[in-house]
Amino acid sequence: MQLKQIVAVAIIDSFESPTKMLAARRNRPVELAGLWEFPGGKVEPGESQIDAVHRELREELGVQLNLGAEIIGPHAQGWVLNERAAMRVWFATISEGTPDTLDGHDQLAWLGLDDSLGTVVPWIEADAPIVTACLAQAHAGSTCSTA
Ligand SMILES: Nc1nc2c([nH]c(=O)n2[C@H]2C[C@H](O)[C@@H](COP(=O)(O)OP(=O)(O)OP(=O)(O)O)O2)c(=O)[nH]1
Repeated sequence: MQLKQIVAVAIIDSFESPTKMLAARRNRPVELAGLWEFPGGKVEPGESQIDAVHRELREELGVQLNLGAEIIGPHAQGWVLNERAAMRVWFATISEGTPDTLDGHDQLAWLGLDDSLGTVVPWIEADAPIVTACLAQAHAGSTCSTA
């Protein structure tokens, strides 16, 4: 069955030598409020996944992105979040704008790309394997798209 496609980004400070990543704290719905995530959202009907990720980040944080390598998940649709949705995640850097909590979040934080990444804030539970993969890929120096 086709899962709802979510697209999101791991925004880092640099593709060449990343040291931190921008996480966002959700302000809704009530069951996810207060938990941290990769900013992004749902792909709209007729929209490409790449267009969707740029739109979501413009709407949510007011930034434009350079997209880098994908953090490839185990499923054809990326990382399965629950029985209804799966998420694809790309590394990105900010090309324009200063991130702000415009819509969907009440706090942003640049987190160190070190072993504390998964525990320094309470992530949405489904994000745990993505955070681990993100850290490993950043340390392997594979954040920049070769495509
Ligand atoms: N953006 C994002 N969503 C995540 C993550 N982890 C996770 O389980 N989710 C879930 C939460 C939501 O059920 C769904 C994403 O929906 P959303 O509410 O962010 O999408 P949206 O911005 O298009 O929402 P809306 O306009 O309908 O309010 O995926 C994550 O790291 N980032």
